[in-house]
Amino acid sequence: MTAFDLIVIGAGSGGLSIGLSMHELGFRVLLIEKEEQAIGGECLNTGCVPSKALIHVTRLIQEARRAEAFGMHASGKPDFERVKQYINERIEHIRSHENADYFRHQGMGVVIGTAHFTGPNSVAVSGQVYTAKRIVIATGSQPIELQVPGVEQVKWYDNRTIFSMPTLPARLLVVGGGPIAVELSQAFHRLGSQVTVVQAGDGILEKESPEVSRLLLERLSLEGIAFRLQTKLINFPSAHTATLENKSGQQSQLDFDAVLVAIGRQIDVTGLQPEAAGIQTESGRLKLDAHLRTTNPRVYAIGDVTGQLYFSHTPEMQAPILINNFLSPFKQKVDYRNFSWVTFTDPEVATFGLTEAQLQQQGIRYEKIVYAFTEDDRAVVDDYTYGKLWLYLSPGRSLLSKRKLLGGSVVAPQAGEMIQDLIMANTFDLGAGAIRQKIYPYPVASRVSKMALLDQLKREIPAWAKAILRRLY
Ligand SMILES: Cc1cc2nc3c(=O)[nH]c(=O)nc-3n(C[C@H](O)[C@H](O)[C@H](O)COP(=O)(O)OP(=O)(O)OC[C@H]3O[C@@H](n4cnc5c(N)ncnc54)[C@H](O)[C@@H]3O)c2cc1C
Ligand SMILES: NC(=O)c1ccc[n+]([C@@H]2O[C@H](COP(=O)([O-])OP(=O)(O)OC[C@H]3O[C@@H](n4cnc5c(N)ncnc54)[C@H](O)[C@@H]3O)[C@@H](O)[C@H]2O)c1
Repeated sequence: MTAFDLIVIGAGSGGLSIGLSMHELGFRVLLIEKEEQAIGGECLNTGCVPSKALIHVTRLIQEARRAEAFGMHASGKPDFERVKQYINERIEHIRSHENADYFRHQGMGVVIGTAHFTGPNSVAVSGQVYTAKRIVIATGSQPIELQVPGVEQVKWYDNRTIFSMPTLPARLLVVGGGPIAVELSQAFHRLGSQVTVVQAGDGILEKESPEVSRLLLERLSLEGIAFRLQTKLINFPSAHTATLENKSGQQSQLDFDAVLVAIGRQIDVTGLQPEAAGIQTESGRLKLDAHLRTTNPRVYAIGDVTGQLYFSHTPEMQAPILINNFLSPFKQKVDYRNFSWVTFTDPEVATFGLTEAQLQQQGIRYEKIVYAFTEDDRAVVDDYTYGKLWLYLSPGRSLLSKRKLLGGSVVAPQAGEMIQDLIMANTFDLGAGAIRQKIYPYPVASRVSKMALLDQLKREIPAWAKAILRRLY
């Protein structure tokens, strides 16, 4: 069969989200993926899954070290081969239901090979042309390569190669300060590498509010990871030395055994020959409208290739919008206002809704609550009283009314789980009252959101209201 209802190019998180959903709705879907082993894309093979499996192992290692304070003594060093084996087993476990045969069994078309456009509704793979009523581009993004003099003599890794690194480096130089850099820096530090992070920006995790990223920086520094902020890597004078330059132009040398490059992502769709389908591009990126449609009305995009938010769950919100736009005359636009993400360091950093910078840029009035976990019972017993919650509320007379939760962040060991109620309230406009009135079993960690709101409420009750209450009583 060569004619389909939908062709999806790329079988990563984006391609699978839209491809599987359309297949389940009864449409004839063809999934095209470059290589059989690449099904599942970056997330399964070289991104979320291996990094989170590594983080799981290194958390266990760290917990074992912390247990020494209570008389337990863990001996030996982490076995890097066993760690990599664990990572691969986890990938293979998920691959058992994310592979070509599995999808073919479900009734989907799967073709392995590199696709390119041949016409407005056709693509070719290895000389065979396939047509469809609509085509979705889900070809992802690639790591930006470090281009400095001397890099050719250096053994450097990025997320595509780091999880199969042959030996654990004694000294790891990490270039970049985004989520990949911080998650992997901590993991390698916990495995036993001496890690130095060289970050061009003012702080780490630049998408976060500065206070949020500062708290994480403080925790990671306390653990022993070295940070060089506002610092550029100028060149590699030898295979094991880097020249760094700080903001004031001072240069220094840093010795290392291996380099991890995590300086962001790039998109280049020129290999798809989009011009053959009348799809316009700008600097290798697709020109998309707010409906995720290219300049060819039959061709759409999803996932990293849209250049929006590089997360595995981004397509989970984009896919239903595409399906609506395929089927309904009432077209939906993408709207990332209620988006959320988690950086899986220890402590985790979880953020939802609009950041403080976005609120200010968009001229949205807000009230800020900062709640330190100093007296939170769960934080006390589990020893994370350094944790913090930031909340941005729409201004209003009282928390009893439906004041909106516009956004916020949590830094704590289980921040990603703790923030789920806040995401729900933000997504469905439930208002702060929903969190304040919910009964949280004592002492779940997420109870802290309610405590922060109650604390704010206490501060907001005016003296005159208290006087009236006393009289009524
Ligand atoms: C180290 C790391 C950790 C991460 N951790 C997280 C996390 O914890 N949580 C999270 O939400 N996100 C995480 N991400 C981001 C997440 O992995 C990506 O946002 C997501 O995988 C993007 O999915 P995608 O389908 O858009 O692209 P990809 O996964 O890159 O898939 C694109 C697919 O298209 C194929 N392809 C490309 N061109 C063609 C062609 N011409 N023909 C056929 N096939 C083609 C590719 O082979 C690839 O398989 C992480 C990323 C990295 C690098
Ligand atoms: N937990 C998660 O959800 C998770 C984890 C990992 C990655 N991701 C996704 O993957 C994307 C890519 O991550 P990333 O960390 O590569 O990129 P990023 O774009 O988020 O961060 C790159 C950082 O590198 C710095 N940088 C750029 N060039 C530099 C240079 N030459 N020298 C020093 N520093 C330099 C930038 O200032 C920036 O802070 C993220 O945006 C994120 O969406 C998500």
